[in-house]
Amino acid sequence: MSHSWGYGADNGPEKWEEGFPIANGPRQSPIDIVPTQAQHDPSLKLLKLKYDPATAQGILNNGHSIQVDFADDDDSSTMTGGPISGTYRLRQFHFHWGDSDDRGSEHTIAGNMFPSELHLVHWNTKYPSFGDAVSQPDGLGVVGVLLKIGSANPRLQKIIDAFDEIKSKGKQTTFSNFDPRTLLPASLDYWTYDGSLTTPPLLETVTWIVLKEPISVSPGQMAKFRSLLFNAEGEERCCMVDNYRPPQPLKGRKVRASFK
Ligand SMILES: O=C1NC(=O)[C@@H](c2ccccc2)S1
Ligand SMILES: [Zn+2]
Repeated sequence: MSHSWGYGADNGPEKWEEGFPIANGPRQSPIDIVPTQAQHDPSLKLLKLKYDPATAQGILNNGHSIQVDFADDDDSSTMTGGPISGTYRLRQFHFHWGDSDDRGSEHTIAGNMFPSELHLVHWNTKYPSFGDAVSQPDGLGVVGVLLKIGSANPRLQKIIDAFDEIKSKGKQTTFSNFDPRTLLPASLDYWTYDGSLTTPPLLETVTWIVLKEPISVSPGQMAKFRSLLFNAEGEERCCMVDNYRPPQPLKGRKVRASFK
């Protein structure tokens, strides 16, 4: 693909295989999670997320989503337990969302799409850096949290309030003293399976941990996400919406549940 990837008709998920043939690989993400087909695995550990708010650095519009970046030069913000072994460091979190409330999540639950999905991206500290880990089969651990339409979520508001400063591609601003744990639902029950990045380069290096319990977001808050732009300042205006990859074939993989 000569031009860069995106989510439009000419450069979207249906075209990514042209530049990234692994798009048709054996462990692609996202997937449709069918709860009745997920097997409870009693050997799965509790998910342990320990985040230091001081590691929050900034919030960026990267032209595909908005992401909050974290300092990952020590073990201040980590994921342990769950289906992974060892310690994974939080690198960033970001969202995927739709142009309307009936779509936008990447994972679906028994065929049901949610209006948005939060991804907390962690990398395995057995490797020297995120850049090294991203190409290793056990390199990344991403926690996926579904967002469902309901009452306004005050935990999202600090992120949403930053959107005016990062409306277009390449814009960033400081974002400090934020604990992503405040975004998570009460229960850390999860489904887990071996998958991939959901954007190019689509590397098959992600242990996925999708939480069973969604968090709420209001229609007004979703409208703020939809006011962000894919384009840089001065380029043709293109609303940042539908920045999600649809579910991919399971290809024989098993999805395990941490709960009965
Ligand atoms: O869960 C994922 N969501 C994304 O946008 C993909 C990604 C790609 C590169 C870095 C971080 C995340 S992988
Ligand atoms: Zn993502």
